[in-house]
Amino acid sequence: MKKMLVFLAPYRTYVGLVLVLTFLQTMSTLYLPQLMSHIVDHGIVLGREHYILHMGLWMLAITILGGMAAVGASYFAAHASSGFGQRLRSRIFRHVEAFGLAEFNQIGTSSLIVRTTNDVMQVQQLVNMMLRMMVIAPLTAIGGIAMAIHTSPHLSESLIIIIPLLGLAIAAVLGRGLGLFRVLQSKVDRLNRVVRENLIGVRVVRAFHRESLERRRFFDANTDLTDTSVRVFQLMALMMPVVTLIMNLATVAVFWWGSLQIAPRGLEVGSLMAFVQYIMQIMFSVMMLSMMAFMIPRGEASAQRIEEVLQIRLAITDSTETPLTPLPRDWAELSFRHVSFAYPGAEAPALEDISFTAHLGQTVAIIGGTGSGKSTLINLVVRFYDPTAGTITLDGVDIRTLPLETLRQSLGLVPQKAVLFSGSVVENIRYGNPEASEDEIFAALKTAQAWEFVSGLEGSLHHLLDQGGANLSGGQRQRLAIARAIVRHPNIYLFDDSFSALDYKTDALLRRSLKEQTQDAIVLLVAQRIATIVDADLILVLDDGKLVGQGRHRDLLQNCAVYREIAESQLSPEEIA
Ligand SMILES: Nc1ncnc2c1ncn2[C@@H]1O[C@H](COP(=O)(O)OP(=O)(O)OP(=O)(O)O)[C@@H](O)[C@H]1O
Repeated sequence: MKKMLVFLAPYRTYVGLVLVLTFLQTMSTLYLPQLMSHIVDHGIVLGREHYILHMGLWMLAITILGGMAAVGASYFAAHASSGFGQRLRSRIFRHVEAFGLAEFNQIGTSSLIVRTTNDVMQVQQLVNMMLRMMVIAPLTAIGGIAMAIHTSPHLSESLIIIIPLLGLAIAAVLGRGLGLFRVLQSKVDRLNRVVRENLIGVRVVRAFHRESLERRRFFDANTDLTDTSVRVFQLMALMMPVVTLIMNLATVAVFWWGSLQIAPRGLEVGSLMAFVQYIMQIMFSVMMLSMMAFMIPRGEASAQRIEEVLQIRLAITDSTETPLTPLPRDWAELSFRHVSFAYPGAEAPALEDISFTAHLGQTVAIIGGTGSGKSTLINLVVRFYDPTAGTITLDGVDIRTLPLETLRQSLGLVPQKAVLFSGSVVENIRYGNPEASEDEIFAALKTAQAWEFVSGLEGSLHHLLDQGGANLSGGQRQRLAIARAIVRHPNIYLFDDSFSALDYKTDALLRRSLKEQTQDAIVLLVAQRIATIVDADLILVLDDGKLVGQGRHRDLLQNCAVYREIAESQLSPEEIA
């Protein structure tokens, strides 16, 4: 939590104002009982009307000033804590933006959302409360004790019993609650995860008619969260009556004991009334301190969860060795040299000792059974992960030494599952290249075999897509994702099984027009269909993470058993022969 206070630094003027105004507010609160006791003892008892009026006006002025200070302090505290929250959220967002896939897997998307929103809110509330109470509570407690002793040293002895009693009662309640806060936040995570999965997987839920299962999952997570919240609030609710009871008992006891002192010790009525008010103020401040003790662990639990995110060291770090310049168009080759990779925590490597070289203008196809490591190979080129052994080079330069921006600007990735954003078709294509002209977009759509359907959409290029492109077919989404990569004019095209949603005819047309566009680039193409890759310049055959064959279609049919098996399952004997 302490580390996070740096986010409050830009608001130090506001924080200073809060402290000063809160100090003034507390002083006015401490001063009022004194004035009241003067009114009673020197005004009411002696019947001095003028004095009562004079002191009454003085009390009114102090009250108004104290009130204004309180309003001002709340205003500046709200400003400072909201700004703190905004900066903290931005910091998390920027940090998470740099995450590789390994880091996302570590925390989980749902939990990241809760930590960026709900947890930040908890810490923000704590900061707001601390700014106000941090001054009021100790100052009122210490000032109240001093004023109580000043008013009646003898009666003040009662504080020796009252304060520890109150402290013990509060500690007993709090002791039970502290562990619950972290649990509470993890329950919020769980609910968020269930809702998210249900919404994202809505088609599967409906198609498999699993609404009742999802309802039950939601119900369980919701009830679980409610139960924990109820336990937390029960504890908080218990604290108020306990404290109020002790405060009332203490007031009655002080009045009783004080009234016995009036005659023998000459205690004045006004002083007794002032003393009781100080006792109340002291007890209120103890209550505030205990509220802080209650809120701090809750905020601390959230702060720790945020810290966990901020502490994550990125497995992929950006290189500062090379200047940030685009890759030259005439670069020549992409090489894998003895590359191996294992996912964090996985026992077996997903890729083992992969070596190959792709030259400019070549299409390199990657084929293999499910789980053989095809997508992993693509992920390594993008640097979503770094190899655990070996190197990937561009013209002999290790890609880890290139700035990420240089590397990624030179790539055009079409992922296995097309991801589109809400917005128009043209906005989605420009995501690949914000500078692209309408002509370039048009050309990219034509190459991606997407123009035909886009021109038929209402508003054509400016047709609005639903979130995730939900109002398009899988093949249409895939073609827009391909156009988005093409408009980037990348040095390396990465098609991760991107043609699987296309029919054979579109697949063939797309590859033909793409071939013309990619003479000055390298195309890495993951495919399931032999027909998609027969013309590739180099085919890599993966089996269980190992490169079991590389060459052209004809050679592999002769030399690679795994490739031949795949080919035989898809092609007729005549096609193979
Ligand atoms: N994030 C991950 N964490 C741990 N293991 C993973 C992760 N992603 C993939 N794997 C494992 O790595 C291996 C290779 O996966 P990869 O996705 O590269 O296969 P693939 O050949 O692309 O499969 P498919 O054709 O089904 O898409 C698999 O055994 C898979 O279980």
